[in-house]
Amino acid sequence: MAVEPVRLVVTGATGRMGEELIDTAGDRSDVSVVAAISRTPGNVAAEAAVGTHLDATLSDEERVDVVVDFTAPEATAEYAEIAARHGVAFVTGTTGLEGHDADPLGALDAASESVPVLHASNFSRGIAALRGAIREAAASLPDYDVEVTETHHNDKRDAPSGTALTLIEDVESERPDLTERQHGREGEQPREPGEIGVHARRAGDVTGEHEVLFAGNRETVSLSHSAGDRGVFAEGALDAAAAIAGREAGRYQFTDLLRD
Ligand SMILES: NC(=O)C1=CN([C@@H]2O[C@H](COP(=O)(O)OP(=O)(O)OC[C@H]3O[C@@H](n4cnc5c(N)ncnc54)[C@H](O)[C@@H]3O)[C@@H](O)[C@H]2O)C=CC1
Ligand SMILES: O=C(O)C1=N[C@H](C(=O)O)C[C@H](O)C1
Repeated sequence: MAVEPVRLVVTGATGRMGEELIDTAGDRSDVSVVAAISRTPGNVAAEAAVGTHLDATLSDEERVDVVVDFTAPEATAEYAEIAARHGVAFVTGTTGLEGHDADPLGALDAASESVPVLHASNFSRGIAALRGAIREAAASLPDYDVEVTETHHNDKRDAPSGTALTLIEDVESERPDLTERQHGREGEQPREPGEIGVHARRAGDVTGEHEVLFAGNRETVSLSHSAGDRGVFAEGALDAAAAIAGREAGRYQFTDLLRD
């Protein structure tokens, strides 16, 4: 018996990730993009309704299972509230949410009281695997210096990347002695104990690279990931959307859904 595809609305449809999601979903049978939302002009390569307002689209569509959102923090806050009001699950990969005036993290928590909500700073399976390795290295290498470096394309808004922040939290969870995030260095500034160095590079069209360096005891360990293209993130986000549809309200982790 054929299984009905999970019905998606993609926001930020003319953005880099929005385009990639629509393109990638077109090759899959487990998900179907029934509508696309774009506030900026551009061609949406979807055989789907194209709208400018999520609220109106969710009212018009017969059934939507999941909103998939890769936009900007203020849009994510707004879209999470709208999705929850319509009883639709919300999957978002938007980064730069921490400390933003629109309180997108509060909006995600509020939405999760009535619908399933998943936010991941990185939807690649490689980063999900790397996180386990980083926590293990951080626990096994006490007193080693830790430096995190990320590189992204020159259009990226937020720094450091959401992934870098997630990896730093993973290190910090095993190394409570590391209490200071040192963003770059300049002039006379020797390394202090308790620091994690954080370095953000922006250049050309680099999709996304992350490295966590552990150094001490006359050795270095470098754990790194490089995304070959945005399809890597799109596949993961669509896997998450397919897995979260129909679940109970609450906050979900990408790493948990991968194991289910
Ligand atoms: N979690 C993950 O795996 C990944 C996360 N990202 C994140 O996804 C987000 C989007 O990235 P890109 O697609 O490269 O950006 P982009 O700039 O190419 O596209 C952003 C889209 O959001 C829309 N948008 C921006 N502000 C808006 C607003 N206030 N209201 C409605 N729509 C709005 C724009 O019109 C555009 O279509 C960023 O936060 C980025 O860091 C990107 C790649 C992977
Ligand atoms: O903006 C991007 O491009 C990316 N953003 C995410 C982040 O901030 O970590 C994930 C990925 O590295 C690409």
